[in-house]
Amino acid sequence: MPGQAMFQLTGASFGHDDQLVLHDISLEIRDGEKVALVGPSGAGKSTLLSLLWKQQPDAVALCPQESGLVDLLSTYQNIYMGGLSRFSTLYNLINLIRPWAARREEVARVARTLGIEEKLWNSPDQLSGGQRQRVALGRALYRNKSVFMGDEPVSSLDPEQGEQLLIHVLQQHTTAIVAIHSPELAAKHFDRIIALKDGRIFGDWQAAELDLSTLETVYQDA
Ligand SMILES: Nc1ncnc2c1ncn2[C@@H]1O[C@H](COP(=O)(O)OP(=O)(O)OP(=O)(O)O)[C@@H](O)[C@H]1O
Repeated sequence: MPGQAMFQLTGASFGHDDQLVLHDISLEIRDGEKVALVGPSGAGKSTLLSLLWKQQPDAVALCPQESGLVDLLSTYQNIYMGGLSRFSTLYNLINLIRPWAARREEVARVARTLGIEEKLWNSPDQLSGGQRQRVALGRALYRNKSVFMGDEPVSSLDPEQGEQLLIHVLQQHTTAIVAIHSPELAAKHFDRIIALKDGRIFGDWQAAELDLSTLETVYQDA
């Protein structure tokens, strides 16, 4: 059962460079909810996610659309960066340069789950788009938070692998808010679906009450 409110917006409007993108958004997301954000490209999903993330950045494992991976570093180091706040600066420096066995095994376990363990010592610019996306997911998983926010976190993966990893990510976090393009995945794996259209909330449903044809209307005339 969902618990206390974790993220709240009341009549929020928000824009970029004087252009209003989100209009009069009111919503509450509670601890324990798994929420999919759906809607056409440009509807405002990423903007809404970043607004929610700013309410509690330290509590959230964020997997943004622009992965923000550092090509000068290895996959190991990029994933390890997700856990920087868990350890002291000195400990982090040592582990980034010459990983201790325990940390190396921890990061390797995350990479193994994502199917990129053999790429642990490659840099992201030597990886495919789907592999890069898995490194970004690994970095979010290694943050070890109870809340996950993802912006199309499995969009570059093949459908089967994307679904498996989405299931894994949802299992690893108590609360999740994920912008996702696939209405099928949204309806199958999330408790609640919030649809955005033209910067406004078009619908906010419990997944169990929703049929796919209703969800598809979000994309009509977009
Ligand atoms: N940094 C920015 N500066 C200016 N405009 C922006 C910026 N980020 C987004 N926008 C604009 O805000 C609107 C909403 O964009 P947003 O990325 O939130 O939509 P989205 O639903 O996540 O789209 P997509 O599914 O394509 O990722 C778009 O018109 C976009 O051009």
